[in-house]
Amino acid sequence: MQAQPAQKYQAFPPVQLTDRQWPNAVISQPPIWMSTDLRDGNQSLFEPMDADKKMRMFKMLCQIGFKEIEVAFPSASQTDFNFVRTLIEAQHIPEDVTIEVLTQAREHLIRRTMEAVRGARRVIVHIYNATSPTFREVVFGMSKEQVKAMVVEAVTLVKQLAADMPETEVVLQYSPETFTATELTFAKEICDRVTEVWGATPARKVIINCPATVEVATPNVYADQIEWMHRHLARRDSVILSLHPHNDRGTAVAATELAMMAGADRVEGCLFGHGERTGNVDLVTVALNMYTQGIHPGLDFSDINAIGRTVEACTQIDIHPRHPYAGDLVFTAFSGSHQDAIKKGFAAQASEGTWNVPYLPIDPRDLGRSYDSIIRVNSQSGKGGVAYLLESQYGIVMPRRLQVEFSGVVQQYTDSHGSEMSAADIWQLFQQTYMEATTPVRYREYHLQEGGTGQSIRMHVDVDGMSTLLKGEGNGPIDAAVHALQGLGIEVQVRSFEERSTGASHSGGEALACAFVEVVCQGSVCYGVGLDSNIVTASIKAVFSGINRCGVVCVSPAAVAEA
Ligand SMILES: CC(=O)SCCNC(=O)CCNC(=O)[C@H](O)C(C)(C)COP(=O)(O)OP(=O)(O)OC[C@H]1O[C@@H](n2cnc3c(N)ncnc32)[C@H](O)[C@@H]1OP(=O)(O)O
Ligand SMILES: CC(C)C(=O)C(=O)O
Ligand SMILES: [Mg+2]
Repeated sequence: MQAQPAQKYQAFPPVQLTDRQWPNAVISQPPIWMSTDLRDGNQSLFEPMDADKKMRMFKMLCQIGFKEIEVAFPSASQTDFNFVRTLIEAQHIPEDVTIEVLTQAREHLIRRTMEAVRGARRVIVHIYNATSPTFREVVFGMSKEQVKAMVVEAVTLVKQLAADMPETEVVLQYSPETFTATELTFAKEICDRVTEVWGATPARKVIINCPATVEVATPNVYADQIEWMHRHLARRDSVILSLHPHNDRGTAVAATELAMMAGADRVEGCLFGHGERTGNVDLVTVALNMYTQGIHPGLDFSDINAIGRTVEACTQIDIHPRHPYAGDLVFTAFSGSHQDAIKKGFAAQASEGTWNVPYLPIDPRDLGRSYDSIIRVNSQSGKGGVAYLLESQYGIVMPRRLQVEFSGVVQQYTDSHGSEMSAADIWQLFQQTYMEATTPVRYREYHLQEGGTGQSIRMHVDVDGMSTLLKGEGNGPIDAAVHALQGLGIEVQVRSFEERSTGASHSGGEALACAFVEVVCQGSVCYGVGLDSNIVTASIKAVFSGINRCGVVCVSPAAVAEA
């Protein structure tokens, strides 16, 4: 990099628009959307789409709800020309969809383009020429007047050829390519000439498309440029003012949103930001940003995964896992505090209420995505995420202090293994830790009897592999079991006890009782967990789990006689 970049690069000058209005505007309705996936998106691929892929993409764009679709640059290749002919001749174009075709402002290319669209019900013929000083001087070697004349000739030719095909409604679109680098007064002058020559009226509007062919400044500058055009264009009521932002600075979405606030009526772009270099503006993001503000964009992304897979298949470019709304990881939280907030947010979210779940700007289900992958556990995770997965997948609703205890176990595991843990892995670790805590004292079976003021229990247990019978009495089964354990010299204090049903989610059907017992035993405090179809059995299992986890030492197992 240069030590003094100012010697090589110039800052983009601000637009003189001191009374700009757009900063106070609010986007309150969707623009006219135009997908250029089959043109700008296609011309930038390693391998342009073949006919089958183009058709697949076209059908999907129609399904999403695009009413204007740039389908080809018909004079560029036979594939593109044939594709337009197939769409028209095989009647693939829905009644409410208008196809668009692009051509340079050159006579033979325009003629070929018009030949391609013959017979269509309605078509947008899009002509362009670059208008900025660099292009005028370096690429075309033309004066402003010559560049203007080039467009006037092209518009006149399209008008003439359109008159020869009265069965087709031809809508004119003109793009001063490199608009953002063009003097605004010249851009206006040339666009005004286009609308004049075409004879634009409110009933026969011309689309004036102002591309950020290369994004050269901050998004507010694009908004200023669009507001300037919006306020200065002649015959504004006969113009549809359109945007075509590219993403060279990574701010195409912001530029589009600000320019919509500045008076634009229409937005051109590609799904997931495909297109030349860094891409065109990502229409999915712009539309869904709008949706999260409570405005339906008029485009349907309710199966975003299917749309993503189709785009990947057609373009042969993968969607980045962190791509807004569509990436595989964008509804996933690994980190503990995020997981905790999401878990609490889900619990507080009313099913019909305003969406208000932390870290999730949109309900993934609105895009056909499930909650399954929202919380994923690795070494950055905390108790909230672990608890969420056990609850949502296995119906285990852990008491808070157990969450803390078990998340330490998970943390140790992820730290030593270094990898992510799935819900199934966590469940396995939970079972190993609590349900399989069976040494030194393994519970076998018990018999309870009502008696006197409480209950008496007889428990068959294995102590270090030796079968033993323990007896005890208490004011309930747990109390009786605790007293019975004194026969092994084990003093247990039950600090807390909770029992919950796993609900139908456990093992996909049967609801089980899950008991959580926090025990103090021989100087340790641990949770024990018991799972059983019988609620008493679950709680007794939990007591055994707790004492074993405390690392209990049995003082006199042999002293207890077999019954
Ligand atoms: C910003 C954009 O995305 S614009 C769209 C760009 N897309 C494409 O270019 C894809 C399809 N293009 C093509 O297949 C070809 O470029 C064609 C068929 C259109 C033209 O092919 P060629 O005639 O071989 O020209 P080439 O590809 O070299 O383009 C450069 C020529 O076009 C001229 N040109 C470029 N843009 C325009 C324009 N809008 N109007 C008139 N002439 C133009 C250049 O001045 C240059 O002319 P020169 O050869 O006399 O110096
Ligand atoms: C043809 C024009 C609209 C274009 O693609 C651009 O300027 O980026
Ligand atoms: Mg472009």
